[in-house]
Amino acid sequence: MSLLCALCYKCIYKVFERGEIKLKLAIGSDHAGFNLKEAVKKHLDKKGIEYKDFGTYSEESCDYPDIAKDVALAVKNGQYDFGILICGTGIGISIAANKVRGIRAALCHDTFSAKAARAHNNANILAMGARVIGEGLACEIVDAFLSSAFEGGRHQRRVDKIHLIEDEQQ
Ligand SMILES: O=C(CO)[C@H](O)[C@H](O)COP(=O)(O)O
Repeated sequence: MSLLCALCYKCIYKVFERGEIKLKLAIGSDHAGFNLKEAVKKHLDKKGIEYKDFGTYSEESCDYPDIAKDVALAVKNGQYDFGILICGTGIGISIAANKVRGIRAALCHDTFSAKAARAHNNANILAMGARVIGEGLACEIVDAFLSSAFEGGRHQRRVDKIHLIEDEQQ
């Protein structure tokens, strides 16, 4: 693969589709996101994408920060390439995940934002709201997120500045 192709998300996606890149995902939800998580898991199964489900495992009420923390730490520690987090709105679970240093969780309810979250923000977690979007769109958003690559350049400088804010809080 040429350097140019290495930076091009379309080429990355072709390689990924051919099975030459094996992604490992960490996925989690609260009770409100449980059913959408199950649908996203089925979608990932069809695509042969490996994941670990960090729960929750039923529609019984639970607290989204607990799941967000587990998934965010697993991604931050490098055990997984990306995370997918789902709650009712996607808001609480993304706020909680973003408290973990090094995590850039992006709440996306359209494919344009999902692509930009990777290309511009180098997001490492995709958050969605199960009470906001349906299964079909959610799966399209997952595909858009996973098939897009960080563009670096001016965006790297800005991402670095995000993490400087974290350092300044020490
Ligand atoms: O979207 C969420 C957080 O942002 C939660 O899923 C939502 O607040 C859960 O609400 P409830 O306990 O009433 O089911």
